[in-house]
Amino acid sequence: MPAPQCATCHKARAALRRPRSGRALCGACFCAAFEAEVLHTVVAGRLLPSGAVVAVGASGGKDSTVLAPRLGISLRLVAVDEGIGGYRDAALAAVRRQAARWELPLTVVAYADLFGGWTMDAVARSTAGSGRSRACCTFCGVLRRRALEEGARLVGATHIVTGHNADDMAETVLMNFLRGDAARLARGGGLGSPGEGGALPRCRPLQLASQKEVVLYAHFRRLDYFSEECVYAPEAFRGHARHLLKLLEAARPSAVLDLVHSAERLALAPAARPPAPGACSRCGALASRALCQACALLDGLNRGRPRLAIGKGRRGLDEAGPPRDGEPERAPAPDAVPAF
Ligand SMILES: Nc1ncnc2c1ncn2[C@@H]1O[C@H](COP(=O)(O)OP(=O)(O)OP(=O)(O)O)[C@@H](O)[C@H]1O
Repeated sequence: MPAPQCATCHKARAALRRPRSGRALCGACFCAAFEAEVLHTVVAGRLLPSGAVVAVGASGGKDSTVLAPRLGISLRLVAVDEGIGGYRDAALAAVRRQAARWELPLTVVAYADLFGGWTMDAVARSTAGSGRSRACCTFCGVLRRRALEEGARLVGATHIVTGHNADDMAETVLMNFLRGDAARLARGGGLGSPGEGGALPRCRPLQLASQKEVVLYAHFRRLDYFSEECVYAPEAFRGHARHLLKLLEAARPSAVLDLVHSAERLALAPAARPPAPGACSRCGALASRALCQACALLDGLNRGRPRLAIGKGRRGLDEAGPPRDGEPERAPAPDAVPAF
């Protein structure tokens, strides 16, 4: 059977059916609609004021690749080199190609330089003894967030933008539900964070775009991106949430966006609200304990006791807990599981 006509231009043959709306569109009309929707998210959500200097977290992956050239404002690419052998070097090569193609300035910041020589491979070796290789993602999420902030400041950015898409966000919501983390669920639904405690404001313009559509868009625009999974990802709890989400989505196609929106609508009972954050005694970042998440993790590593900060025998950080880049900063409360 021939493909139907595009429901927008009524000229070309449809090349895809949009997963959410079911509309059959040609590649050009789909790309135009996708771009308009992302722009609408930015404008309607007032995510980026005019005059903003924006640091885009550039991982080389599909989301940040789709995002970067679409924003049309003063952009700087900031890539974080976590020091993951066999993974990040190839991703950074993709980021360098993108920067050259779009003629955007690129700054690479490395964990090793920022965190006293610690790379993720070294962290993995240090935490392996604990028998919890899943802890890698805890460290990486917290440190990457800090590194992106440092990189953004280095390039004079006023705002940070990351490429988290709707699937990323729904996975996080699901993980928070699975952990019963009401506090993080209640604070995590917005499209960004305003930059509490002196941190730069962050936002996620692709938060309402499904992963499928991001991939389709990258395909039709022939974008060059890096698509391999991090070598430490197979151990991560996020993988279970992703699997569960796929099952849910098969039964209910709106499951991803429903979860994203559910996080926006949750209200937190006063008794469940986290304590007001203070400042980290070491670096001044937002913290509910004496040390912020990043300083606490580095402290544990430097003392040869990485599990101190991820909490054996008490509820500290767990691998699914810390915010990924672009997610709102949550001050780590004592004995609380940071999430979202
Ligand atoms: N190494 C990095 N350097 C800079 N930004 C990063 C890095 N890793 C992740 N980010 C930011 O966080 C977002 C979500 O991270 P995630 O781990 O899902 O990335 P990814 O799967 O490697 O790539 P993408 O999300 O771009 O497809 C990215 O879109 C990017 O904006």
